[in-house]
Amino acid sequence: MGQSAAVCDQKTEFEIVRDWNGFQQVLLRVPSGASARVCLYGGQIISWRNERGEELLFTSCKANFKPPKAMRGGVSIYFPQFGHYGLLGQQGFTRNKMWSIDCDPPALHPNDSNEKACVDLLLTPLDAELKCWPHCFEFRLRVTLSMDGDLTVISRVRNINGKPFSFSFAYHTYFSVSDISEVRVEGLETLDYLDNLCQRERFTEQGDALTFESEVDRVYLGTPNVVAVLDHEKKRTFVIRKAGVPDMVVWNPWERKAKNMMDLGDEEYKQMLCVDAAVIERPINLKPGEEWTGRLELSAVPSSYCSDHLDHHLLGVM
Ligand SMILES: O=P(O)(O)OC[C@H]1O[C@@H](O)[C@H](O)[C@@H](O)[C@@H]1O
Repeated sequence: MGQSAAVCDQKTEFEIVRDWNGFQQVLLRVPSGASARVCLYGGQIISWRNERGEELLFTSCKANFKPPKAMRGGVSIYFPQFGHYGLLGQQGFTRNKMWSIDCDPPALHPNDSNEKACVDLLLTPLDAELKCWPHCFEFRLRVTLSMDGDLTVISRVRNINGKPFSFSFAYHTYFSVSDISEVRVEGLETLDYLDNLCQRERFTEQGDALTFESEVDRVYLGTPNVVAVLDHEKKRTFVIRKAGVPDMVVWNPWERKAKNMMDLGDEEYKQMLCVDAAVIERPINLKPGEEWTGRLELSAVPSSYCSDHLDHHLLGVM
């Protein structure tokens, strides 16, 4: 797959490719060999590979690329609603929409260096969206792959409406793991969470790091800006750094639910863990003309590296 079609202007470095199903994708590549693919359908990140070509995001072998379904895997954007926490359909509507590429994007930071591959996608509501959510917005999604292979996703939502609106949001992120029973999440200890499996009842996390032996679907509240997903078997740690997205969803459907999901293989729950940086407990309120920014930065590092540096990362603030 992957017929190269175009390269955009000097500010960005990406190719536009098409997959077998006809959707346009943007391929980001850096000289080290790391790469990422972003699909214009849903603004979804469908692949993130390190310099050795290893896939870091999970994609189900039964993933469905046909609208109106979102593809099971990668990183999807949930906006303006998370789950059933609102009046819209599950997870809002942005993951089912066609985004466009901005070929002349503004600099977000004055020190934005050229040493990375980057693309800006844009979404503005059509009449159909305005009927179910009557608020005019511009959503700018910037996906950046740095020279060392780190993936940064910055969402900017601007109110271009005459009235205020509020929304919730999530970066629904499927990490690829060797075996869920070998995985540990660090950084969420002692925090309060809402348990989606118990009518969103509020609990406090006890004990050490999170490990997994059954279905989990929790919204951790007021989480630190750095959280780590350690995969012992792979000797790999995902470091999640974030800003503007205080909550964190941890989800694995486990065996019984996986068997009932058409787009997930019966055993595939073992190879995935969703850890979503999100805004759920306190939705964002935007007045006319205001803009909100939510940032997610993902790194995959050898676990040996982490033993020395992780504590520092976990204490760090972006
Ligand atoms: O099947 P979907 O809509 O992609 O959602 C998958 C899961 O996403 C998680 O973020 C939610 O907490 C779960 O409740 C949900 O089942």
